[in-house]
Amino acid sequence: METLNFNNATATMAPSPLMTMLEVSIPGFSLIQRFLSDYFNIDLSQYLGALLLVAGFITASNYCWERFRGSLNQYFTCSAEVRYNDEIYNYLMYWISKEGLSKTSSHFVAGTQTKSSAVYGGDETEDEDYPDVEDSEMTEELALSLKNWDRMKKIKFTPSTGTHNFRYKGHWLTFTRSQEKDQGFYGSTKTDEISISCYGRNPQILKDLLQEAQVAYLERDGNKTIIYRGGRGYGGSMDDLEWIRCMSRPPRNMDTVVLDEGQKALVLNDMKEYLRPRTKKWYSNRGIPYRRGYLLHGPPGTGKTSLCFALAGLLHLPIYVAGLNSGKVSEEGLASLFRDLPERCIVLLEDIDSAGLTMKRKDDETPAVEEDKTDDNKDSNKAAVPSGQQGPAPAADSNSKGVSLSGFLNIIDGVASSEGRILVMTTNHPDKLDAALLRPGRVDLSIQFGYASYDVLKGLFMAIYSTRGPEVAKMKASKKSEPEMNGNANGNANGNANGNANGLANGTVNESNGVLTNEQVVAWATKFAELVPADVYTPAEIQGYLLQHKTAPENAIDEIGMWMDTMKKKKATTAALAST
Ligand SMILES: Nc1ncnc2c1ncn2[C@@H]1O[C@H](COP(=O)(O)OP(=O)(O)OP(=O)(O)O)[C@@H](O)[C@H]1O
Repeated sequence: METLNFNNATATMAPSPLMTMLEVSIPGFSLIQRFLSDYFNIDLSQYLGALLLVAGFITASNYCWERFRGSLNQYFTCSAEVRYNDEIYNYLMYWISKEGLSKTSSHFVAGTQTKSSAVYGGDETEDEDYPDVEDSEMTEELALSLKNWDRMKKIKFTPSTGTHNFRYKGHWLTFTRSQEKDQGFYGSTKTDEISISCYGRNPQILKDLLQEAQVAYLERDGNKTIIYRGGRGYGGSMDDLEWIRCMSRPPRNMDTVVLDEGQKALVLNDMKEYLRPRTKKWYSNRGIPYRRGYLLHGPPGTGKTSLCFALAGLLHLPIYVAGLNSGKVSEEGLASLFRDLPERCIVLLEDIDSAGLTMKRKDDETPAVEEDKTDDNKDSNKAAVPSGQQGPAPAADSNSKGVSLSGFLNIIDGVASSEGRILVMTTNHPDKLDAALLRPGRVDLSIQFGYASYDVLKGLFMAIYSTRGPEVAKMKASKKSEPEMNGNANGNANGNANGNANGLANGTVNESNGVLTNEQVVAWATKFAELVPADVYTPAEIQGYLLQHKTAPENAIDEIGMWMDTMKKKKATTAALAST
């Protein structure tokens, strides 16, 4: 009797259409089939029906489960989505990393920043983590360890892409992180999307969590001055700019900005009055737009930016810096920045004269402001006026970079412009600005900054040495090689009289190897101010000189003559170079 060789038979038999289909759709199916048949004598084709049934059952169950889960999520859970380009993203990620949700999850993202770095790049490190080396000598080892410290940022852990469950105030919450593709101006980019959800129909627990995250984040800032800069968002264009938090700084003490006291009080009181809650109502009752503008003008290094920072610190206002000078900012971009301003803030526009706003408006009949012909400003002027066009760029042509004067005026006080903000513009050349920009309503108060007067010279000396009394003492004490004080009799007498432990506490230096009191500082500040001619040097120049002698105020007095000679020569050389 002839026996049929099954293997040969299957090898020669034509495959069924179903088998062919399986071969095509499952890569390696024929290999698996051959393997099972050769080694286990299992003919897969006999089980195809059962296999298909199982596969169908699994697919159907998956589908039903997904539908069920979808309905469950829709009807029995609440969720909050957080967009990557919103500051709440930072709040939540900061809270999540702090609360240690990542400790319990086995999949996490490790990074030095909790935020989306492409959006909120360059934020500050946390000061409290810095080693306590304040009083150490700057040795080579310390320099090396500080370098390593600066580079070794604290690693933060946040949950990776996927779903993570955690408990919050007795509720089970789910944290979901996903990567979405975003079609931006410069091609597609991946963006981070996060959401939190809870079981039940009441979303209150999610709101509580988000609020707690916000408070935790803001508490981290304390009374620091937060600085934002205008920039292109994630994949955004120059026509769609957004505010990007770039740093937070300890507030600058108002006393450290040495200015005419009357001027300082004028601007401070004006801002305080403007920010009073009832002022807003007062403006609105009279139909006056609730905005205030300041122009700080004067030579470079006279304290314009410093005053702005000190005011922001004192009044607890964030600073929004929009750089107009690059010539790349379009009117649309600037308008989108101004639309996004919070109600109480300072908008700082530095060196407004070199921002391409020096052109006269086409239909403006005010005397033409002399066009800026300096090399520095040629480019920015070009940016503001497209070639072949005499007036400012029409607002509609947002592709031409730069901001025209009329466009700028519309942005700062047009009908659609935001209210509540304080606009501070600084310039070294107020004479180059168009009168339209300076009219009341746009600039309500002008503060002039000048070269250091007698009082300012004295104030700068005091600012450097009085408040730093204890610091000078510490530094001197640790520097035995420091030359002896050549203080006068008054200084010694005062110093010796204050020679007790309280001396250090109340800001007076008390040392056995050198004596310096507040009275001494005043006496020396007076001497210093008498030696230096008034209205010749900028406060920045004086500060730079005093910093060369920060541990030896007496040397600052002794060597001032030499410094002035050097400055004279330097200025003469610069002037000669400029004239050639
Ligand atoms: N009036 C001042 N009181 C105290 N410090 C000052 C004063 N003016 C300048 N300085 C010091 O000089 C440096 C430069 O000051 P600042 O940036 O405020 O000058 P500016 O007028 O804004 O200059 P620019 O016009 O170049 O922007 C800072 O370190 C600041 O501390």
